[in-house]
Amino acid sequence: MALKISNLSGGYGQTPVLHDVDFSVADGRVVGLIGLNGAGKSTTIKHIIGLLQPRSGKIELNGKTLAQDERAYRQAIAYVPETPVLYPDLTLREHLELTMMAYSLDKDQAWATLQPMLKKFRLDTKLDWFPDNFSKGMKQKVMIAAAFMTNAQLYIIDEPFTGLDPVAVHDLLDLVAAKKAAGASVLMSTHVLATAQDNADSFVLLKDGRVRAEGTLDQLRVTMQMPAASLDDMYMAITREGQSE
Ligand SMILES: Nc1ncnc2c1ncn2[C@@H]1O[C@H](COP(=O)(O)OP(=O)(O)OP(=O)(O)O)[C@@H](O)[C@H]1O
Repeated sequence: MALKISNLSGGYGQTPVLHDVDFSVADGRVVGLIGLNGAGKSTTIKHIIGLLQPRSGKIELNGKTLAQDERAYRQAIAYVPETPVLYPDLTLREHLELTMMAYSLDKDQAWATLQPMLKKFRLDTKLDWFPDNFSKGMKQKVMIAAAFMTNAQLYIIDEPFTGLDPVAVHDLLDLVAAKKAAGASVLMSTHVLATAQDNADSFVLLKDGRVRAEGTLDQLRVTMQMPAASLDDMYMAITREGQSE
């Protein structure tokens, strides 16, 4: 089991946002983290990558918490944030080399892994450019290339599909499929439900900081008592729960 979240409650300062969140992402599985704006997806991710501390509950990667082995925990996760984080004074090459150092990668091997990705993303001729000046989609591609050149065991992608052109979405999904085939696990938070339905093995539906439903599409259909429903149908049904007519 790559990632296991047990009874996680947490949030910011004194404000609890997540309540008893419980789910896991097994090796070789792609899990979609789904929920309305403010449901707690990014907060869950911030807890997993160690930016926030659990108020209670536990997050384990390969059976170990961040506190038990911080370096191994951090190197086992590659994260693509919703908003690209780039240093204004570093070139693309320097950004990539920084990631290589952070993940203790062999430089030659890492550059060999990167070449086809950079070519696909049309970044191969821009190594000496400053990505802080790139367009939003190009910045996202830099973050994706940096994450996917690592040998992480868990890839976390926060809202990957909104700023990318359709070709780049395809390329990203190919990268996800390749990592999955190699046995890594992927957690992606997204509002693009049709793409999630087609590309994730299972789903965690968050509502108001709690897991409202979890499982494969078929399992969700049983839980929700909505045979043949799409992910979109079930999402809308969950959204309407508790609302007055
Ligand atoms: N830095 C912060 N300090 C305090 N509260 C925050 C902070 N960031 C988010 N929140 C609150 O936590 C709750 C969950 O927000 P979160 O960003 O996790 O939602 P989300 O599901 O990722 O939403 P979106 O789809 O809009 O990205 C919201 O009520 C939000 O206002």
